[in-house]
Amino acid sequence: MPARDQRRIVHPKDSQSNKPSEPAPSTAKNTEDPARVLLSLVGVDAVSVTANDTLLLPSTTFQAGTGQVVALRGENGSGKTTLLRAVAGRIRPTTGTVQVGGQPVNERDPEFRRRVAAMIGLPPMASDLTVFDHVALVASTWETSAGTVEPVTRRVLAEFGLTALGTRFPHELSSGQTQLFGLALVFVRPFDVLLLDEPEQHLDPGRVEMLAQAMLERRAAGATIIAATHSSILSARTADLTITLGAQP
Ligand SMILES: Nc1ncnc2c1ncn2[C@@H]1O[C@H](COP(=O)(O)OP(=O)(O)OP(=O)(O)O)[C@@H](O)[C@H]1O
Repeated sequence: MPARDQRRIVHPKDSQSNKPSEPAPSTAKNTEDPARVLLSLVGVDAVSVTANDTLLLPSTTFQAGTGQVVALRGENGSGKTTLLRAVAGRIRPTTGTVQVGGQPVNERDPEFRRRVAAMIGLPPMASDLTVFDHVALVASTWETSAGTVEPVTRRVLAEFGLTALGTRFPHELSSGQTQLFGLALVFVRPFDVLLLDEPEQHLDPGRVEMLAQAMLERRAAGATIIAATHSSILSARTADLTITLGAQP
């Protein structure tokens, strides 16, 4: 059976029922574990990106398995966002291939979009919709029953400490609150693969821990999470595998 058939979409409701697990020790390689390889969901093989004769992303190879968090580390400009965009299907690699569930990435494919959620920068926001309205709108897109939209929305707002801010408009939030709002917009939907670009931006230590808990809960429910981060704390707290871009071999 193909790996993608063994998976189920990770949903906020599922993850709430799983107690957060302790992070597994970081490892430089995960390709030596046959079980991991069998369940590998994201495959990045010799992917590089060049634009106008400039190398944006050096050749990078890794596999990410089910229920695994990969931390992308590296200095500014090393290519972390570019790699996330390639996995999300928003940029075509110059060399190499990216596969999700054994299939090439294709953001035009509804099945791919159902499986892969991404927060790469903040999404567009409507100035006349409240925080609650926005999160409920995303939830209503993915929920199969209208009756679950409100409870799922409330649960995710609570998860990111936004309950009291539900009636605010986006322009009435601080930068850290805006970041939490953006996180709620992606965590409220189901996914197999979650791509996060510096999700710790603007967050205080308590909110970074809140984010780590949310990531660990989705990981416990089977999600594959790839997060570009400059936070050693978030990386140590969540990552099973660390890929450092630009590092000498
Ligand atoms: N649209 C673009 N055109 C040309 N070069 C770009 C473009 N976007 C990014 N770059 C370059 O690609 C390289 C990688 O950028 P990227 O944003 O992937 O790095 P990063 O590791 O995410 O950096 P940071 O930690 O600062 O967010 C950088 O040198 C950057 O200047």
